[in-house]
Amino acid sequence: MDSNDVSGDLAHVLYTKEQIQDKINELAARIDADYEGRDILVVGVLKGAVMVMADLVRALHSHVSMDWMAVSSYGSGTQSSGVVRILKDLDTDLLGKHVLIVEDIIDSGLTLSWLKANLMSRGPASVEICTLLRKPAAAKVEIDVKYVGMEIPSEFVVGYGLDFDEKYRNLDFIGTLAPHVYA
Ligand SMILES: O=P(O)(O)OC[C@H]1O[C@H](OP(=O)(O)OP(=O)(O)O)[C@H](O)[C@@H]1O
Ligand code: HPA
Ligand SMILES: [Mg+2]
Repeated sequence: MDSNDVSGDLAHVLYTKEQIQDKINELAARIDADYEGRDILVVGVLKGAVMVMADLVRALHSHVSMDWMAVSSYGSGTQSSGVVRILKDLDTDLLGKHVLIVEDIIDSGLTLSWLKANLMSRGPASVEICTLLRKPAAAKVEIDVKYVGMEIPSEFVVGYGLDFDEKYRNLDFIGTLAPHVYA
């Protein structure tokens, strides 16, 4: 059994490794075109965005610096608590920088709406958001998101950085979790 064989825990595969890579290449091409000639400070939101971040920055041709922030609003459940905590702040001063926040998923939107406002208050030249997945029907707040990979239904998904109780982040595909796993 290889490390990606957790088929008994999954209901179905939403996006394969190849579909994810195609989408990331598309997002990178749009970002390169939009930021032509400008340096980008790419901010990955730990831990979920690690895979998107690693693949996205390698697909970009723009000059990038990378920094990381860790925030948490989920704990070990499948519902956002709505309370965002900073677990690790940025090392970089944002003054005058073009900041691109990279996320794996926007679900209720509570994490990103809080994070965008927080980073905007630090004097950057611009703040945009790139997320691989978004659940439009789950939104509890409006956020302006410039780069969205795929819109998905309001089901709990895992893989490619996304966890349930810290598991399944290492899957190279994205799938839905079988209800028996979290019931
Ligand atoms: O739109 P929302 O409802 O706020 O949910 C999205 C956020 O929740 C997840 O992170 P989590 O807080 O679980 O931490 P993790 O990235 O370490 O898994 C995900 O990576 C996003 O950051
Ligand atoms: O569907 C999800 N899966 C994993 N983590 C999440 N964080 C918000 N939504 C999700
Ligand atoms: Mg999580």
